Amino acid sequence: MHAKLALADGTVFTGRGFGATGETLGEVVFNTSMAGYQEVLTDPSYTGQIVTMTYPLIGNYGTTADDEESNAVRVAGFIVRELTRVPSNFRSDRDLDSYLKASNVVGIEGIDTRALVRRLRVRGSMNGILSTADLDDASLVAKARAFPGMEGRDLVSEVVPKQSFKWDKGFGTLTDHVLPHRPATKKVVAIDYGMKWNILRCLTQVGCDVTVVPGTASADEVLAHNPDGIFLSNGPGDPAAVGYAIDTVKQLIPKKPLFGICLGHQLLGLALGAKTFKLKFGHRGANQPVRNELTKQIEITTQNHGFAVDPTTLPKDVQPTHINLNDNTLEGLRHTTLPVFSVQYHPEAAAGPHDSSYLFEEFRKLMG
Ligand SMILES: NC(=O)CC[C@H](N)C(=O)O
Repeated sequence: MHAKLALADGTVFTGRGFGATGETLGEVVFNTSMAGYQEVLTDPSYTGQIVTMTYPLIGNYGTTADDEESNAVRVAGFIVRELTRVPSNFRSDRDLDSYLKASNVVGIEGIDTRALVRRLRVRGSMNGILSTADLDDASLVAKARAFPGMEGRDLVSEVVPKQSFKWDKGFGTLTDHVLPHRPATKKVVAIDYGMKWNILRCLTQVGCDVTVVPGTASADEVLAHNPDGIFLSNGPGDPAAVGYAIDTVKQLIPKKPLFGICLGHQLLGLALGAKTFKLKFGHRGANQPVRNELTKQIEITTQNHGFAVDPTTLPKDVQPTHINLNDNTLEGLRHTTLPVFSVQYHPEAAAGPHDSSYLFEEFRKLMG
């Protein structure tokens, strides 16, 4: 079955459809991970985005319920150079094609993903449309141009859980060595803006008794749980568009130890008075080098973000702690007098290296 990908700049790629049929719009972004496609597909931070993998062969180890990072496939569409139709892996319970069909997500294979990624790198992330229905180039390009894009859109409210819940699962046998397994002695409220589940596994593993609350919760609702610390999760869209969350974080900052990841880091930055901006093509992959400015050690990190906190706008009592070595953008901050810190990258990996898992232990220590 023919499928087409059209970009807002007028470029059209023709390939073969897989997964669901139909038409889907989104911001087209690329991910440089060699593995971890199922974690990418189910990461709620990709809401509203069509993701292309730079690695040329995708699907070879299938999919498994154990590798879900949320309860649904979240990407708007999926692009690969070559799809493996017959996976080989003892953990796999479904091939990628059937997995995307069951999730009603459109995929395209057989296009020149190198040409696509070079275009996105030169011109920046662009809106696009992926279709197996309408195959008329001019009509597709017009639809891509009419799509509103990411800036100014609150996508968090589309992915927050409907109600609070308890989480109590740590690591499985495959990852148990990554962090020490400690008894649950610290009460943590995790504010869910579209959280990856491996963050919850990491918090639980290091001894947090975790209650998850929706990202729309008020400061009073969070504090009513009387937590020892508060975690701010990752999530989709433009951080500056989520005013209600920034207000809540502002109220929480003076009250409790806080740890933020990705969108949580951006919301913390905004609540502290800094500004965010959109990166040209973002950081998405499992090989992003970051320098810890406190220890001068280099961490290879997993990342997925299109926005960043502008370090020149940080107030005096906020210190940059981590820097991305590819483009020198800010990857972490901490308050100099309050127990508050955050990172732009993903210390929970899923998938990716475990260099930064120490941050979960630091959060536990910060809670006393
Ligand atoms: N993974 C995330 O939390 C992403 C944060 C934000 N949506 C961005 O793209 O920058």
